[in-house]
Amino acid sequence: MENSVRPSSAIAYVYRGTFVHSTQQTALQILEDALLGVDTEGKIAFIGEGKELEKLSQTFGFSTSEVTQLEQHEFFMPGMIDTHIHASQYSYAGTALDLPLLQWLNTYTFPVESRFKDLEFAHRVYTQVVKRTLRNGTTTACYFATIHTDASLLLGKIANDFGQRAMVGKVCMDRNNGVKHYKESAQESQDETCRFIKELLNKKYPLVKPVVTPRFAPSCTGALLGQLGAIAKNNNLHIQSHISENVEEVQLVKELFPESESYTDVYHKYNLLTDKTVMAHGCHLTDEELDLFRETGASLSHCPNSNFSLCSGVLNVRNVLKHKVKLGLGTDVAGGYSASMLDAVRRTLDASKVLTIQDPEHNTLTFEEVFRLATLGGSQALSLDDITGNFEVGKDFDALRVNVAAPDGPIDLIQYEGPKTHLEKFLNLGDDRNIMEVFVAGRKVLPLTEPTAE
Ligand SMILES: O=c1[nH]c(=O)c2nc[nH]c2[nH]1
Ligand SMILES: [Zn+2]
Repeated sequence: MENSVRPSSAIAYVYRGTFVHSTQQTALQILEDALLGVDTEGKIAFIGEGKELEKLSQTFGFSTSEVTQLEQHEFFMPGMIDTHIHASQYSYAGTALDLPLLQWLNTYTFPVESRFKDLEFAHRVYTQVVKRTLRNGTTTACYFATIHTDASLLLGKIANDFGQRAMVGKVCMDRNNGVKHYKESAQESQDETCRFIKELLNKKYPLVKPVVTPRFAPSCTGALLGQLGAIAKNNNLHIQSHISENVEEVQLVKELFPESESYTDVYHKYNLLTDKTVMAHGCHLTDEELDLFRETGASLSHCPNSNFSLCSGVLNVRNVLKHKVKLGLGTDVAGGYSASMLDAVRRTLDASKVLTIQDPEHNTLTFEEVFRLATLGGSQALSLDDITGNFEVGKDFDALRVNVAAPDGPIDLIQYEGPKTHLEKFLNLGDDRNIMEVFVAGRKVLPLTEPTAE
């Protein structure tokens, strides 16, 4: 195999068995009887064929007796990447799904988010969401917190303590007519964003990074959007927000920003569309707006559970891909009721089938394509694809050890089916009982280890 060897630090461990992942060229590459070595820095040192064992053990200086062999019903896949999740909404996940977006925000979301000035409450919710997502195979999460800086810093600490790769955003909003006490002044929002970034970076958590987070255009004045664009640019930071989720919201943005040509143009004007920007939803974007996404390198997070639950719209993923816009999947808890990326995979397939029902000419997404969106696509959407997303040599080992036939699991496997079918069954029928181990940057983070008290 070309490009399969990296001069590296000492080998920490080696696995032998089936590995499945995506590449730019292939949505699903299956490597049977493969050998993958992880070095002491948590990076993939080599990936080769089982028959190369002797040669690889000599080149990399490990003993063949230390190799861990996977069972026949097991495989490794890349960790899943949740490109959009509100950690602060986890407490009411699975409820409050009876209103459209703007009414839903005022009725359920803002009252709950305003409780996060209470750090004890924040600690409880954030601990649960990090544990739950890790158990379900989310190795990287791009989180919205709330407007509260200290609670947002706490979310960063908890992700770090449990070993999850995370981007964390302190939410910014200086406009809120629905729940008037849940907002900041533009100056406060700017100052607190700078404090959040500085304090989070000072912690030097290796896998946790700050992300500039204007909630969405209707919650922010132009003045604040401009300041946030400048902060992101001056500090070379990621940006996340929402765009074109439902029709009423698109209309509101037209009224609030009459000088802009489109919703996308609002963000573009304030320097918030960069190659490190991820925007959730985009159900109602025009082709011209998608062109602007491609030109700026900004990406979309497709959150189908949320789009169905709040009756927002159905994103045409095929059209987004045709426009060569980067796209990952998101759970969007709690507009989306499930924190599991396996649910995001299933709802993505459902959304694509809805489009096919409406138009038989629509080219339905395949499960292999959706697998890629949940892994490599997510890493591209977050501009982390030089670090994670697949099993390329030199990337961090972010991986799930899956057993499709886990005892007491949800899948009844009547006979050995082969790795492609095993993956398909896991994606459609599996759950956390099938995820035996989770690795982030080479470190085993599942089974969970509770952080020791300071
Ligand atoms: O799904 C969503 N959840 C939110 O919290 C939100 N805020 C603005 N737009 C939003 N959409
Ligand atoms: Zn959201």
